[in-house]
Amino acid sequence: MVNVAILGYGVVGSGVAEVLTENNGQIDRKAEEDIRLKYILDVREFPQSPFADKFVHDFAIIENDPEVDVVVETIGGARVAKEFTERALKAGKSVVTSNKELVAEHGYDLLRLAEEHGVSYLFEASVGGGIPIIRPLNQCLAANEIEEIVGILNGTTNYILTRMIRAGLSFEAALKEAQQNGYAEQNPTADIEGHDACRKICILSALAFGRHVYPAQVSTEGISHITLADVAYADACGRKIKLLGRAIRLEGGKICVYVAPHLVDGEDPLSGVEDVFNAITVRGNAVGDVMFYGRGAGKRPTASAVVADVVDAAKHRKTKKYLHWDQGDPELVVSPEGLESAWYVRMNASIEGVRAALGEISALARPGAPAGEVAFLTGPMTAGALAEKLAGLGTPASQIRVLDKNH
Ligand SMILES: NC(=O)C1=CN([C@@H]2O[C@H](COP(=O)(O)OP(=O)(O)OC[C@H]3O[C@@H](n4cnc5c(N)ncnc54)[C@H](OP(=O)(O)O)[C@@H]3O)[C@@H](O)[C@H]2O)C=CC1
Ligand SMILES: N[C@@H](CC=O)C(=O)O
Repeated sequence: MVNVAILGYGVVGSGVAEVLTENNGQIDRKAEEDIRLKYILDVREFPQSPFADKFVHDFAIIENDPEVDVVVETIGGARVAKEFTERALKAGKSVVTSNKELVAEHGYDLLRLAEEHGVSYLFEASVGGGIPIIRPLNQCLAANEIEEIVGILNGTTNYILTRMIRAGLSFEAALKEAQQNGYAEQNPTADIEGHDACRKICILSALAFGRHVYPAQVSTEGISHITLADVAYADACGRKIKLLGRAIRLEGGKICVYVAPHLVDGEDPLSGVEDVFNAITVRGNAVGDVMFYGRGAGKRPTASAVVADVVDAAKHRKTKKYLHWDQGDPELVVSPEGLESAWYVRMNASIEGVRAALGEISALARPGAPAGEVAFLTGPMTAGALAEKLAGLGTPASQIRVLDKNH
């Protein structure tokens, strides 16, 4: 018998309780053990919950119960979640989490702590919600040198962009829907400003390149400045705007890691990823491109990944299952400043002035554009070169990188 305790009965934690209970027979068969939910820790009471008899409010009960083998941490954040995770690992319990903030900030230390105490620290749900990506990257692609990872890593922002494009909703209205669906973080700024995607690309980079990558090392830009005008111009050139996390192995061993909105070509499979779905392309030097796709947020998809880790932790109680990467290196990660690409620009200027400054460009049109507004696609150049060329014309209202996977 394997006893499980869930910390935090919110969107994900309640989904974990549901899936563990509903799919109990299948889960036990896969784990080759009986897996039972013993406790749920939350600050609130849930008298109407079918699991009302399992609630406790003191973590020490779980920590001191030798029958608890696996702790599921779905509280979120990097404070109390960190304390409970450390205490659980030190008490010899495996910990499974969906908390990407904690893994991105403290994954190296927590993985070491888990190893020291002979238990597992697993976090399949921390990237891509229900999409299997951590295990495939760590195991199935283990034979490859990873050359690039690029993906839509945040369900909330992809949902917002899709609703703006498909239904013409304002940014605010689309965000409200995402929150009602349980996709957004407690503070949705983390989604909108790209911090959530940043945490996820940090975790994928650490697994792919073998060293902890801290969010502070990663240039991060969100989507709060994207307008319906940009969406319309992107559409006019057969592209979609997507918030992407990207990690590229450079010659000499450094990695370029960043998060930013991109214009993605209509032919690229990433452009067709809509709603709460996420997709991640990984390029290995042996396998080529591999793509992972599925629901990137939400109660049951995320619970699916958490429960898979519970099964894995249960199966590895004796043999142990360790994920591993080395400590971070301040010199490892470089910004995308040196990365050349085409750019989409919207600004107030004359198209003649733009042509004189930039040479060949593709001018874009949209219905209802105000007088004086121009939008265009440039040839390949760095962000610095673009800023230099546009310096005499004014500041762009919007400037978005065009995705070119061959950079
Ligand atoms: N929602 C999603 O789709 C996904 C979320 N995640 C991650 O999973 C984690 C959980 O997210 P989510 O379920 O959405 O968050 P929620 O806010 O819905 O759930 C967190 C729960 O933990 C409770 N809690 C807060 N502090 C404590 C405490 N000290 N002790 C016990 N319980 C506490 C909260 O109570 P209260 O509400 O009263 O504060 C709430 O019930 C986060 O790290 C998130 O980033 C990952 C993938 C997808
Ligand atoms: N807020 C996150 C939840 C899943 O990680 C998202 O929208 O992707």
